[in-house]
Order: sequence, then structure tokens, then C-alpha cells
Amino acid sequence: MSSEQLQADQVPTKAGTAYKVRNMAFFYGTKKALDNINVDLPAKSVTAIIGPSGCGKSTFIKALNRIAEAETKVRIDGQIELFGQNIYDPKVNITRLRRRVGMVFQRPNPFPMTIYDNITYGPRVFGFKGNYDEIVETSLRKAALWNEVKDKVKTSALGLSGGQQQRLCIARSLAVNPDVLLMDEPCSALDPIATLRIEELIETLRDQFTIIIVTHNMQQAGRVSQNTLFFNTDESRIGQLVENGPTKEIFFSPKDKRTEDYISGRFG
Ligand SMILES: Nc1ncnc2c1ncn2[C@@H]1O[C@H](COP(=O)(O)OP(=O)(O)OP(=O)(O)O)[C@@H](O)[C@H]1O
Repeated sequence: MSSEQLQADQVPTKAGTAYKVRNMAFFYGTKKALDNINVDLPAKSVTAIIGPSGCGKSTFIKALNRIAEAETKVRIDGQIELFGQNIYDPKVNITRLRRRVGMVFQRPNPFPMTIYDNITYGPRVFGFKGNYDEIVETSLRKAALWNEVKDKVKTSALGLSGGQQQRLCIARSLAVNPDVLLMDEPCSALDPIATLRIEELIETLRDQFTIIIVTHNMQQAGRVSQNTLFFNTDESRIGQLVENGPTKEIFFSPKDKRTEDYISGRFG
């Protein structure tokens, strides 16, 4: 990749730190999937997570909103703070945490209901008392979908294209006004044009939200992110964070030979 292809502004964020991860280890049952993760993730900025298959990228982001424990039996050692609060503190309200930390998955997963009801679902769950029409319009505008759907918000979300469905899922996350948006390969099921729309959307959202995106696509990491984390597995097949820093440095002057080999396509 040439430096011209790095579209995103590479200046590190001034908005402080969103997540502080310290000595984090992650277990699925007895299997250790991640070990000794120490990293700060900047607020109001896009962080890309890259690395070969099975190195723990999805596991890492699923630890950031505690969704992993909803899926299966897991254990997390160490500490993860979000804006100074330990999210694994027993006093933490998990529903409220997941409201603050939205998530978008590989495959768009709109609910089988109208576009309108998809957007208002979260606010209704949280007992929002204000103007629902306004939330629908604002969320769809933020997700760059309003112009395409404004005349059919009362029709089924399942009638939208894959790319539109993914933007709807982003709009649905935004409707509850989160601090963080986690994205797990959000473009992997999309064609290049729909992918470009999502990348443009990420750029418009990055000043307002902390965005953390797992991607297998190096060009995409280079285009959308300001910071990059490179994960790999060690000789025991346990995921580790090899290197992190400004995307430009990770791509053009990595400090670790494994990062360089991965970026240059020599493995993974
Ligand atoms: N529910 C689970 N139960 C047991 N092991 C799991 C579970 N989910 C993931 N793993 C294991 O944890 C390790 C990390 O998986 P993870 O999906 O986080 O990697 P990844 O880097 O996101 O991979 P990919 O790029 O292929 O999506 C792998 O060895 C995987 O087999």
C-alpha cells in the first residue's frame, strides 16, 4: 500500500482514552484465547484490529462490551476500563454497558420488523420518552441511509439490500446514543460499492464516536483507521497483541518483524 492510499487523517486523537486494557487474559472454558493484553484505545477515533485468522480479534472486541459471556462460558482476567470504569466490576449493569457500546456484526442482522421499529427498538427498551420520529430520522441520517429509505420507513427492513441493511444496523446502534461502536468485519458480506459506503460512513462518525473495527482487509484498515492493533498467536496458539500504534507507523515502519511480515503479505 502506498502512503497516498492511507486516506484517514493520521493525527492521533486529542479526545483521550476510551479503553484501558491491562494484563487481560481471555479463556473459553479452559482454552486460553488471549494472554497479557495491555493497550489503550483512543476515544473519538477509529482503531483497526488486524491479524491472521484465529489470533483472537473477535474475542478481543467481544470482551469490550461483555457480549462474549452472553454466547458461551468465558473467563476474563485482568482489567478493562471504559472511560475510567472497570466494565467487569460486579456492580456494572451489563444492559447499560451494551447500550454505551454498540456492535455491528459481519452479516447484517436487522430484526424482522419495519425499518422504523428497528431504529426505535433500543430507545423503547430503555424507556425513551421523547420524539420517536425524530430519533428515526436522526439515526438514519447519521448512518447515511435517510435519503434512500425516508419514504418507506414503515416497510420491512428485510426488503433492503445487504449494504442498506448494514447501514440500518449501524443506525440502530446509534439510536441509543452510544459512546463506542464495535464493528466485527462489517463489510465482509458486502460488495465493493456497499463497502465504500460503509467506509465513508465510518469517516463521518469518527469525530463523534469511538470506533473499533476488526478487518481482514489491509487497505480498509489503512483507509479508515488512525490507530492499528496487530494480533498474532504465539507458539502455544494463544492470541497476543504484537504491536499497536498509529496506523501509518504500523503499516510503514513496524517495529516487530512479525508485523512487517504480516503487512507485507508474507504470512496470514
Ligand atoms: N465460542 C468459542 N469457544 C471456544 N473457542 C473459541 C470460541 N470462539 C473462538 N474460539 C477460539 O478462540 C481463538 C480466537 O478466535 P477468534 O474468533 O477471536 O479469532 P479471530 O482472529 O477473530 O479469527 P477470524 O479472523 O478467523 O475471525 C480461536 O482459537 C478460536 O477457535
